[in-house]
Amino acid sequence: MSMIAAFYSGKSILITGATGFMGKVLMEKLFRTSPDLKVIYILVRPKAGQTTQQRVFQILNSQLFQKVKEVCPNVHEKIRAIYADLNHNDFAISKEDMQELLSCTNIIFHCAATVRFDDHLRHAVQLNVTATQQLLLMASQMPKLEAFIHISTAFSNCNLKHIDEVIYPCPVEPKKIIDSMEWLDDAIIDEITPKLIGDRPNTYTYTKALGEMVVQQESGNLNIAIIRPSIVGATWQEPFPGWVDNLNGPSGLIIAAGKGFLRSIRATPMAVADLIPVDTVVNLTLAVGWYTAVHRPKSTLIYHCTSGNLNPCNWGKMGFQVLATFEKAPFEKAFRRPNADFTSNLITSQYWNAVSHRAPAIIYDFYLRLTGRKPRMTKVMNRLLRTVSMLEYFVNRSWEWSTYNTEMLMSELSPEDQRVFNFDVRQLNWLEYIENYVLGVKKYLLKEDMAGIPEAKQHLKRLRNIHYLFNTALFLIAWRLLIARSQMARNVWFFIVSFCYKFLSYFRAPSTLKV
Ligand SMILES: CCCCCCCCCCCCCCCC(=O)SCCNC(=O)CCNC(=O)[C@H](O)C(C)(C)COP(=O)(O)OP(=O)(O)OC[C@H]1O[C@@H](n2cnc3c(N)ncnc32)[C@H](O)[C@@H]1OP(=O)(O)O
Ligand SMILES: NC(=O)C1=CN([C@@H]2O[C@H](COP(=O)(O)OP(=O)(O)OC[C@H]3O[C@@H](n4cnc5c(N)ncnc54)[C@H](OP(=O)(O)O)[C@@H]3O)[C@@H](O)[C@H]2O)C=CC1
Repeated sequence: MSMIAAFYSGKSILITGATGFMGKVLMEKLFRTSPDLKVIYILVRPKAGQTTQQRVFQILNSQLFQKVKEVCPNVHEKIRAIYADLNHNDFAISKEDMQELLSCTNIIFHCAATVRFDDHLRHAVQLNVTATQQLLLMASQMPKLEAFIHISTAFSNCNLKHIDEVIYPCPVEPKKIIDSMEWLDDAIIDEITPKLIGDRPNTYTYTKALGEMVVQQESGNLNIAIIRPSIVGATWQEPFPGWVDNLNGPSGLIIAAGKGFLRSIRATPMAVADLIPVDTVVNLTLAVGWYTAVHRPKSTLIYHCTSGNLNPCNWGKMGFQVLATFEKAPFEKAFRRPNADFTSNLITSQYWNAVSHRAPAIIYDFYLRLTGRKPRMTKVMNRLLRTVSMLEYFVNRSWEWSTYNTEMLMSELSPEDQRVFNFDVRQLNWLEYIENYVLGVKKYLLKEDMAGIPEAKQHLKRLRNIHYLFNTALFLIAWRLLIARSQMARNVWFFIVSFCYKFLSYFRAPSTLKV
């Protein structure tokens, strides 16, 4: 019997960010392995015209939750969606709901965050710092609380090269930042943002670092742990391989490459691609929840959930396998044939941006205009290149994260728990994982049917022929123009033609003799 699964039985668990990528997988695993848990409270806001109940209904009826319904048929009754918006200082939770949360919660998993790299500092602070502070305040009023697990990111200290499982202080205290956000106007915040984030690349990593400081400072008597995952990718094994449902991290770029929009990226092929499957992160998170509540470590432990130091894969290998999977299972209706080149040189990358991205977009828009349609490709391409430029920071560097606490925890688990809550990335076969990831993007994100693969392959063949035709035409036009203008080009051309003629005559002569 799994000790971890048994621990969660009968428990009331509060999850923030349950509608997000990681939150859904966390809920799924909890219900599947501990169907006897008492209740999962989730803080949800209405979104995109859906009420909180509709959002929960949609999640529970998704493919991800199919297995859960078999082991926990009354899952609908065990999930309690609480209306909440973390943008409000009191989360806008009703008094009754708040009372219930305060008196019943046993474990908190705090996953909610804004993960946008370009978020305005005010909003990023509100979500990633102030909301964490508020939640800690709530936690301190929960008499039954056994553990508070905070999800941070391995990149919260990406300004360092070697990162230990400790909290590194930021120069300005989080409390001062929170206070200043209340009275500074947007223009001034914009001005001071680069100074505040310093050598971090964006407001996301900066505010996640501030969030960790808040956790440390406000922990009081709580049992707290922090988990720092690196780049979270599709599921490795559970509940099935390749599940993914948003465009963050590599997923969006896999689509852009598979559809032929993204043909080159400024990335260092030898840099470590520190991906970590979402189910691995969730398994570690649940194990940490159990360990923190049962063993009550004296200080706040930080767990790195990374792959680079135990089972490294680099961007070159990842790119190669992504392309190999496109060969087997191409995406439908591609704009161009997939071909993602990695170059670490800025000038080469700008050249390829002009030739492989902007020029085809302009030509396509010209074609749209000619056929009476609205041009749109240049806009799409500009957006994509902006996204790529924001991710470039992470694909041109390598980091070393120490994993002592994570390895210590692994050794504390029973063999059964090591199996059920496996977070040992040494067992991960990268080529298989990346292939499943790409197939998962095709199935679960693009909703493409595998039966459409032959047609997609045909489409790529047509694109290849168009490409050859286009290049030949371009070459002939350029050559014709050159010959018309330059005596030297004409001489070269006559030399090549006469050489070919002599070459062919030489072979014709002996064959004629034989006859
Ligand atoms: C050969 C293959 C090589 C693979 C090579 C992989 C390298 C991959 C390195 C990752 C490295 C992360 C390392 C940090 C890991 C954490 O710790 S944090 C979690 C990760 N967080 C993220 O990835 C967030 C990144 N995204 C953003 O910040 C924002 O979406 C952006 C990039 C600033 C774009 O903002 P925006 O222009 O306002 O656009 P937004 O409204 O978000 O979306 C606009 C359109 O772009 C699309 N889009 C959004 N995100 C993406 C994306 N990532 N890609 C493509 N399209 C996207 C949307 O679907 C949307 O399309 P439409 O609905 O309009 O058709
Ligand atoms: N994805 C990654 O690569 C990595 C993620 N992480 C961390 O993991 C955690 C989960 O990330 P992930 O699941 O990928 O992110 P998602 O963007 O998929 O999910 C974010 C969650 O936070 C919720 N949220 C955001 N704003 C509010 C709000 N104002 N009120 C209520 N809820 C809100 C979202 O709700 P809604 O659905 O309503 O928007 C959603 O449930 C985050 O803490 C992130 O920093 C760490 C490393 C890498």
